[in-house]
Amino acid sequence: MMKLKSPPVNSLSLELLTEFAISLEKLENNRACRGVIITSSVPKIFSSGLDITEMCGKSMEHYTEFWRAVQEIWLRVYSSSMVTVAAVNGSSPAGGCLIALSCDYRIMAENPKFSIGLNEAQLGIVAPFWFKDTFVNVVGHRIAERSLQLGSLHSAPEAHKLGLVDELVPEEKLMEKAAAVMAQWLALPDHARQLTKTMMRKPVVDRLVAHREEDIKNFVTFISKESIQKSLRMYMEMLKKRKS
Ligand SMILES: CC/C=C\C/C=C\CCC/C=C/CC(=O)SCCNC(=O)CCNC(=O)[C@H](O)C(C)(C)COP(=O)(O)OP(=O)(O)OC[C@H]1O[C@@H](n2cnc3c(N)ncnc32)[C@H](O)[C@@H]1OP(=O)(O)O
Repeated sequence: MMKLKSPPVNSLSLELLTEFAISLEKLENNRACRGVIITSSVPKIFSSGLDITEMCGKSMEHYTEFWRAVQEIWLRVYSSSMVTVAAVNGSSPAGGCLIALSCDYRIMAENPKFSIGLNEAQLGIVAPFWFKDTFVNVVGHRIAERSLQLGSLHSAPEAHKLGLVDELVPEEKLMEKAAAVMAQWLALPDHARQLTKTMMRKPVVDRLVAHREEDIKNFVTFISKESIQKSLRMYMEMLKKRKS
């Protein structure tokens, strides 16, 4: 099991992304480990997505390093040879949702206060093509398009209805259910499951691998624009105001 632990809200900072990638690599290289459940140890939050402070007021070099780390974590989770189950035990906007979408199966706590989705448009930013492709592969083109254009965050019941999560279970049963799903997936021979997974996911993975440097350049150019920086600053202020 891998538990995201970066209070208060599991924002995906460069440090957390780097630790996450190293832990995944260790598991991937351990032949005895055939599956991983990804969850959070922060109450009510799976992950608040990318750490917005990493994308605000920093240097081009920093944005480059940060975006490479974001790409890396997606590549590792999405193309993992292990069975990956997301036990979504709290809200999961944007980058948090991407991690869940990149797993093989998603189980969410059935709490209507928890929400999940790719809400980038609400921040005035655009989800890159590989976020979009991952989303389309889970929910289909029409639902993904509407949800992305509106930057929707869906309540747990709504997310289940849309197919964004596979199952809802009472909060106290989440880990038990995740373990049962893992056992079901691990009952199959690894090689057949792994080859099938690669067949389904390879085109999307290959697309980013082929355009990785271009994608970093696009990100750095986009995020450095003063209009985008202003949107992000306003969004952070809104988060702080909402609190007080
Ligand atoms: C042409 C295009 C080309 C290229 C484009 C390329 C790329 C652009 C796309 C980049 C992709 C970005 C994906 C992302 O992940 S962006 C992040 C989106 N995340 C969010 O919108 C979530 C925001 N947070 C919340 O909604 C709430 O915090 C949450 C529901 C998670 C928890 O609520 P709660 O009430 O429990 O806590 P808060 O009081 O709101 O938060 C506590 C403190 O944490 C700070 N915070 C929250 N989220 C983040 C974050 N994502 N990053 C950094 N900091 C965050 C919040 O401000 C509070 O701080 P303090 O006030 O305590 O200082």
